[in-house]
Amino acid sequence: MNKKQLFDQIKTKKSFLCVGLDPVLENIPQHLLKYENPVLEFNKQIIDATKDLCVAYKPNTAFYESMGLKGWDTLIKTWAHIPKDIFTIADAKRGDIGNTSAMYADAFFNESKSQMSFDAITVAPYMGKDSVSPFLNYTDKWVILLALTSNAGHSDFQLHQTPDGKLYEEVIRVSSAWANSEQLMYVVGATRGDEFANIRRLAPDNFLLVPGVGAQGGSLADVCEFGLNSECGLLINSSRGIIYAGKGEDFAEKAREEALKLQVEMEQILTAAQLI
Ligand SMILES: O=C(O)c1cc(=O)[nH]c(=O)n1[C@@H]1O[C@H](COP(=O)(O)O)[C@@H](O)[C@H]1O
Repeated sequence: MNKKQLFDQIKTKKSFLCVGLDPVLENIPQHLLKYENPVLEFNKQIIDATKDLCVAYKPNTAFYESMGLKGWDTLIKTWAHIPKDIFTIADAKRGDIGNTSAMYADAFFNESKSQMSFDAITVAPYMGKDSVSPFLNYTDKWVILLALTSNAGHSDFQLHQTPDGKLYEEVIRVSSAWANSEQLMYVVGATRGDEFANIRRLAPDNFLLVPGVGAQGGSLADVCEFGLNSECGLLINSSRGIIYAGKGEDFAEKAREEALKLQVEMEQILTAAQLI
């Protein structure tokens, strides 16, 4: 999916919500345990209940890798269940020497090899350009580079002052020469609402993937105040806040209610910004 198609989806659905699919078997409602694959059934029902309210799904691969062979199978089948007009993000946070990154890129982008073809993958920038290029070589796919993350530990390295500014600012400045805003997005945590004006100065046209609303306490309004651009430019992720909104047989309805609350708020924001 290209940038225009993504913005078209945002306008059609009046939403820039990304639902995070981070299932944990222990948190799955009891009544699903009778299924052969309860996690897959959980994901399918969450997707079916929210697909008209969101423009993206983001399975974090850790939640699948931790289940071994069955987890990988669940990830493949979850990806296959997501409607094709919805943007898919493999949240894998990969990045390694070039020939290894090329294998990671195949793992998430090359359906004929891996049975999955996500639209985007999250990538760690630490190893530099040659570790990111193999993902960018899939020219119809997106790299979402970690810039300023939502966790407390972001201050350990990302805020370090370099002669040219903070380290995360360097990440954005340098990487923006590797690909344009048609192929490169950045992760910026919702918990850093105060940094969005600065980030938009460095990356005016790039989409930002913003996790950290919901369970981590970030504010949608704060992010949008400085984060919105003329093509919306934001994908706001919520995982636990949506998928675990209910614990009973009505868990999918409860998930829908939470997604709807965010969608309604997003519609108001898009309307006020005259983007729809
Ligand atoms: O890349 C990410 O998606 C990510 C980056 C970041 O800075 N913070 C962050 O929470 N995430 C991911 O976003 C999701 C947030 O989940 P919730 O806190 O449950 O909404 C998890 O899958 C995290 O791994």
